[in-house]
Amino acid sequence: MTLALTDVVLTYPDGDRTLTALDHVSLTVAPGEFAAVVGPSGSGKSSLLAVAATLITPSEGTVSVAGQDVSRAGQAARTRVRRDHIGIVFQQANLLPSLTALDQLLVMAHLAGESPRTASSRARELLLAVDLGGKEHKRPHQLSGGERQRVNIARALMNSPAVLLVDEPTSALDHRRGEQIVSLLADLTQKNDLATVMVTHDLATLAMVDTVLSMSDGRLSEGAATQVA
Ligand SMILES: Nc1ncnc2c1ncn2[C@@H]1O[C@H](COP(=O)(O)OP(=O)(O)OP(=O)(O)O)[C@@H](O)[C@H]1O
Repeated sequence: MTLALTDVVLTYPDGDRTLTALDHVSLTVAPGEFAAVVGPSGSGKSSLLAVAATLITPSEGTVSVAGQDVSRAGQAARTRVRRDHIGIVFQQANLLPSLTALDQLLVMAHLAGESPRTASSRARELLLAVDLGGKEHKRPHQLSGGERQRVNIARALMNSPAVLLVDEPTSALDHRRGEQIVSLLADLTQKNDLATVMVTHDLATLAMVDTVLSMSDGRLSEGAATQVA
């Protein structure tokens, strides 16, 4: 399994009590599988993504990414696993205002110590894959919201990740552009054999995913929730 969370518990201090954000959560996502997580505000969806991204270490349970158990790994090892195997798409594109679409991707490769020539051809291929051919030299303010989100997705794929974690990719987009982005994610998941987890409030897009999971009070279950905030 490319991504496996087993019996994960995550608590946060809450005054003189503790708040259980993830309550014995287990999740497996196979290569080429597109899973969506829905659930009300505060139910633990972002916490789940943060644990899967190795950004937070859970209090209990194990997290395995691309066959490596990272739950008890130190900071350096977790950073390495994240850099080598995980792509993260945040809700807002967080692009650097002065850089072109191509350079947004090349920065990632530069940080990873990749040669500019290999990186440049890979970045161009990815921009084509997200349908931004011809827009490589546009800066964020010259792109639409949907196009910026496509750059964001292409950037997350620069390290050829095994796991793609996506937080509310459609929240800043209208319905049609939102559907196009989720359809693109489904396509990229298949073509690149990604294990993709997407947190979403957008129930209209669930027809495009393989697995729907619901979070409620820190618990995860299969199937769409009847009520999503
Ligand atoms: N750093 C933190 N410290 C303390 N409590 C936190 C922290 N982060 C989240 N929480 C709490 O953990 C619970 C789960 O939060 P989380 O952000 O994972 O929910 P969510 O489902 O992503 O919500 P939303 O849809 O509003 O983004 C909430 O009760 C929240 O208040």
